[in-house]
Amino acid sequence: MRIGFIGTGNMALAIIGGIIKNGLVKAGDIIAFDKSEENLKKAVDNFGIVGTRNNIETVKEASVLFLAVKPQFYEEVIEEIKEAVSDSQLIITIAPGKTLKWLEEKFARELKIIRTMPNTPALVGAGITAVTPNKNVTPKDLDLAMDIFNTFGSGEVISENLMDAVVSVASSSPAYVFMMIEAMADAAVLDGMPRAQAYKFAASAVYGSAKMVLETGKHPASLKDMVCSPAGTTIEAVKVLEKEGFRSSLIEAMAACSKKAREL
Ligand SMILES: NC(=O)C1=CN([C@@H]2O[C@H](COP(=O)(O)OP(=O)(O)OC[C@H]3O[C@@H](n4cnc5c(N)ncnc54)[C@H](O)[C@@H]3O)[C@@H](O)[C@H]2O)C=CC1
Ligand SMILES: O=C(O)[C@@H]1CCC=N1
Repeated sequence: MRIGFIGTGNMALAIIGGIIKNGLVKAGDIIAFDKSEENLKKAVDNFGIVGTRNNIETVKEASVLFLAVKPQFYEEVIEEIKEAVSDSQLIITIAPGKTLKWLEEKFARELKIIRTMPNTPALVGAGITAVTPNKNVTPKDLDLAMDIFNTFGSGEVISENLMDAVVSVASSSPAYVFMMIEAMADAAVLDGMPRAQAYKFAASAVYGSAKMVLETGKHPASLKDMVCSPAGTTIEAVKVLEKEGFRSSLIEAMAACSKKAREL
């Protein structure tokens, strides 16, 4: 299996890093082209993958092809590669807003297309990828694709109409979580903690809390209640967070995010 990438920006690098770390394919079996020489060089130098001279060369040599450009460039890239792709190839898309119907219309051919939505924690093997195959993808193709997604976290097949929700809850959300970690660390620094130690404590608390949700199966509210001692410290913080609109800010932000995904 040779895995090709059109575009080696942030998301492609996170996926490539995850795949190589897991060892599913060797770095030499990952091929890519990026129209930015600098970005392609970064991918080749950092991961030892093979850079090609153009997108067509990548398409011709890959059995699985990731379209890893911004949604705004999808149309231009599809126009460029549509004659070169083959019907035995698996085409994997990672752009918000680009529906299977839109993709099939642009390729104007019967092809195997898998629409996905990954996230950057893929880089450390902790990604989650939402997956919707089109009708030409066989169960065997889907198994192969899931093996790839599972190398950098976990893959989950979902109904296509939930893709915009996935963008906001899993693909964009690392940004809000990083902002929260940064703010938590700032507060610890305010209380006198050295900066590096503050990031370690804040990130570890977020990591451990996420693990508790995933592993205990308990309702998040019940886990929150376990932390709030009567007349204790936590409930003082919860009172302020409620007053400042912590939860409604998140809900409003995520609604704006999925609205934007629908518009792309
Ligand atoms: N960054 C993230 O956290 C996530 C990104 N995505 C999606 O992944 C895709 C890529 O996003 P990023 O990696 O963040 O963007 P990016 O801007 O970091 O990377 C895109 C790369 O595509 C290259 N490119 C543009 N036109 C090209 C062409 N015609 N041929 C070859 N290369 C070309 C650019 O030079 C750039 O290196 C987007 O569709 C984005 O919505 C999805 C989930 C998460
Ligand atoms: O911000 C973006 O548009 C991309 C899609 C999901 C995460 N990053």
